[in-house]
Amino acid sequence: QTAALPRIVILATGGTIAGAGASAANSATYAAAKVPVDKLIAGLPELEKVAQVRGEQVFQIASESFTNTHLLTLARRVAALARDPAVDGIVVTHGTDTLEESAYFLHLTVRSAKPIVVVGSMRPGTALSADGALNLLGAVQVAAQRESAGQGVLVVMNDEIHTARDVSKAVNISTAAFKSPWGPLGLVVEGKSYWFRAPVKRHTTASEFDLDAIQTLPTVEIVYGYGNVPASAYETAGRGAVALIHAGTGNGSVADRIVPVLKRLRGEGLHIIRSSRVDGGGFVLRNAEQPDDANDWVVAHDLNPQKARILAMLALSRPREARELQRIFWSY
Ligand SMILES: NC(=O)C[C@H](N)C(=O)O
Repeated sequence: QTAALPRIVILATGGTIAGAGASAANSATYAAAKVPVDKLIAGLPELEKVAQVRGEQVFQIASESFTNTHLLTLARRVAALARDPAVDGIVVTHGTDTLEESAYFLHLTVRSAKPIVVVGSMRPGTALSADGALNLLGAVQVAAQRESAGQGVLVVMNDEIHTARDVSKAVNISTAAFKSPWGPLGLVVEGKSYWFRAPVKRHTTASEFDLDAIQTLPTVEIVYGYGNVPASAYETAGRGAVALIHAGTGNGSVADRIVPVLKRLRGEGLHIIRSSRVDGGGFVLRNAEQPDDANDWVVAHDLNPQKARILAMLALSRPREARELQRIFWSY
């Protein structure tokens, strides 16, 4: 029977799902990225009934320490596994802090219809009511199911199936930590998944981004907007960057005194991308708040600033005009 089960590789990168604390009462105080993937798998015998699972340790880090180099290494490894005819699906274990960034990066770069699921946990495995084991089982269950193919990269947390594009960490002290502003795609309950919707934006097999053509990612910086934000924040962040993400207030609004600064930076060649700091539903409209056509700026639409950075880095891995960059922001 085992021979007929799907072959799933668990690629481990660290995070709290591989964390360990001093006592069972430590749900929030612990060290991330301690437990090797083979030990995680050995501690979860239920996996054997779902898939033929093998583990591979890519990194052992907390996700706040992810760099662009880690993103490229991870994506190249996932892409290589996805091309392997002996692999049916891939699960990536990841810290939750930047999980939404890596998942979106994979969603945009791995040209495969095979199920790819990213998973993390909020409590270390040593804590009471640890959530990692059930999350990992759910992720493998989703990766092992045929319905998950072609849906782009998925994030499974707390029984919910999310698209990598929309999901973000919305709460940092609860196991119900991940939310998508437009809702999850489905649920996984006792091993069975229930789907409600599918992603409509371009991803994976329909992506125009080619990992093989990208050696390094260009610098895209984020500046957080707030009352009294100084012009120097934009000027400093813009130096050496190809684009600046304005994590703006409300509808990506820009303070009067900052507008001429951003216009000047655009004139010097820097792309200005307006996004919103509004959590869980920031939605920036083109030419509302600011005349983006006249300014030659771009809007991030509903992508949060950190996801906008991921898309902008890929889009600007070669030079593009603002109009072309905007097309990409509408499409992905
Ligand atoms: N819950 C977590 O995984 C948080 C941890 N700091 C990480 O992102 O690696």
